[in-house]
Amino acid sequence: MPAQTMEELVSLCKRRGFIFQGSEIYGGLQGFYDYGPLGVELKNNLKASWWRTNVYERDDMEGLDASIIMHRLVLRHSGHEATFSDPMVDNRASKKRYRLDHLLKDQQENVVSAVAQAMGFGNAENFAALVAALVKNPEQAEQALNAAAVRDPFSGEAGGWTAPRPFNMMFKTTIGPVADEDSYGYLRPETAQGIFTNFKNVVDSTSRRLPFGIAQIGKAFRNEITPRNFIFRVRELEQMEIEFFCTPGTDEDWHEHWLQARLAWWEAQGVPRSKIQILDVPREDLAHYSKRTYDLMYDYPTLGYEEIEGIANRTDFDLGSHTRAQSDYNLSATVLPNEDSVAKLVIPHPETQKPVVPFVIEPSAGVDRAMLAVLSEAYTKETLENGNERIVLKLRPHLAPIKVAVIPLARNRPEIVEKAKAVKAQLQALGLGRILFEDSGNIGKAYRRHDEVGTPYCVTIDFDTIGKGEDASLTDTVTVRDRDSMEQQRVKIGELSAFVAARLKGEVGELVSVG
Ligand SMILES: Nc1ncnc2c1ncn2[C@@H]1O[C@H](COP(=O)(O)OP(=O)(O)OP(=O)(O)O)[C@@H](O)[C@H]1O
Repeated sequence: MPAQTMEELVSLCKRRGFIFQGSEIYGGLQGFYDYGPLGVELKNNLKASWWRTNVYERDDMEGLDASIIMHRLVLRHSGHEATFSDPMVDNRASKKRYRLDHLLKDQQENVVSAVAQAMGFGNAENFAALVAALVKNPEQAEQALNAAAVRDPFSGEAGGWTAPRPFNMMFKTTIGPVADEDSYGYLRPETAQGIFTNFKNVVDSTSRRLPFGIAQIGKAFRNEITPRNFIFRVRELEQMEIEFFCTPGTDEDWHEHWLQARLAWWEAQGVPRSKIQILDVPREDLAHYSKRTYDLMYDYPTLGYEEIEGIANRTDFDLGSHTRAQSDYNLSATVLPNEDSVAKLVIPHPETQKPVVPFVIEPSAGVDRAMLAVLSEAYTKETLENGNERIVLKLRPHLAPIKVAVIPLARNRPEIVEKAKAVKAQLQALGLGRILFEDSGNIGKAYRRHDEVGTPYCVTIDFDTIGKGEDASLTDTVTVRDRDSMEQQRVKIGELSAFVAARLKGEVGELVSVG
């Protein structure tokens, strides 16, 4: 069974070195997290799996790694300067600041209904429209929030609300030694913009024709008003994004294609289809660039269904916004005039060969939210036959931070230690990920630790291995313990690499089943 609460995951992540609070020794920095020794391995494995599936295993994709700090004109023409904001409201008494929609979601139903009625809505069924109305009419909204006795989640007191106002979530930074009006840039709020601004570079350097996509994994920054729920909502996040460029008119089919492709990928990471709901985002909730968006909603422990990935049809909005000579291309999206760009972001139409601004389908997944889902699905609490409880992380082998732990049974026996080191080196040479030489002592404790961090196999080198046991036929064999079944089996060292490789690659064995 997967994790039941977020606390279980937070506690495991800290205890075993997956995730730590950022800047912890100075009191921590809200919305920032550091990935520890095991977290970085799991994260790298997850990103590698995404890259493998979306770049290497397809014939219509290229990769990119664009810079994080971007020219302010990029974020101006993308629409982010004007619209990348969340509604914010302050409480005068507690001096706390909230994202308006989060604040309302934390209220009793009758309080939200009272707000809705004060704003002229019959009920609060259309939540997004209600939030939009509150932002649009700040004075009326202030009265409504106070009259409906909306409570401050921090103090528990009703009232004290200011009028809501939009808060732009982009981080600004100065560039170069002179901090004047013009020398600032933005930390990108999504990796996507680096793909759009490099569209021409990629087309020119690869000779790609439609349809094709560009994939990118990287950090993005959002000054979230209320970062919360561990790594679910952070201010420094990582995204795995694809911008898939296609001929106008084929966009809806490609949208469906990517929806199915992405669901299959999640399943292969151990996040079953049954735990994901597809939200066809209502029109009034769509981002400024989107014609249609499917949000994949995963059933997180404690939180319930929340977005893990968005798959948006961004039409020709982005390339159309960033291109020079906009009026030449019969754009379908409404874009602001662009006198700044020096590039025509067009490609020959596959049939007419005339230059066209392609449509874009964007599957955009958060690495941090993916980590949380994968950890949650793998987390398993079992009661053993002897009544003891064990926690085991049933990660798919390709995601496991440590693939095999090689354990010398006696730390003070040089022959055993040497043999264990040789076996470690032999397995490491397979190139399948981290193989750990584990000589921390007690074998029972080592098994328990490796169960908890999801190590698929523990290999033990003992007296029999070095020919000093009771059974001479066991010389040059080791014990291999399977994480999920806890069964142990003797394997010849000469056959160990093939044995382990077949299982880690999922060709043999049970470890691919999860939860
Ligand atoms: N603050 C954040 N912390 C962690 N991951 C995030 C955050 N914001 C976005 N993501 C991830 O990036 C993906 C694509 O970003 P997108 O702009 O679609 O998110 P969003 O709709 O703003 O998310 P939300 O509605 O939860 O704020 C999301 O599906 C999510 O996985």
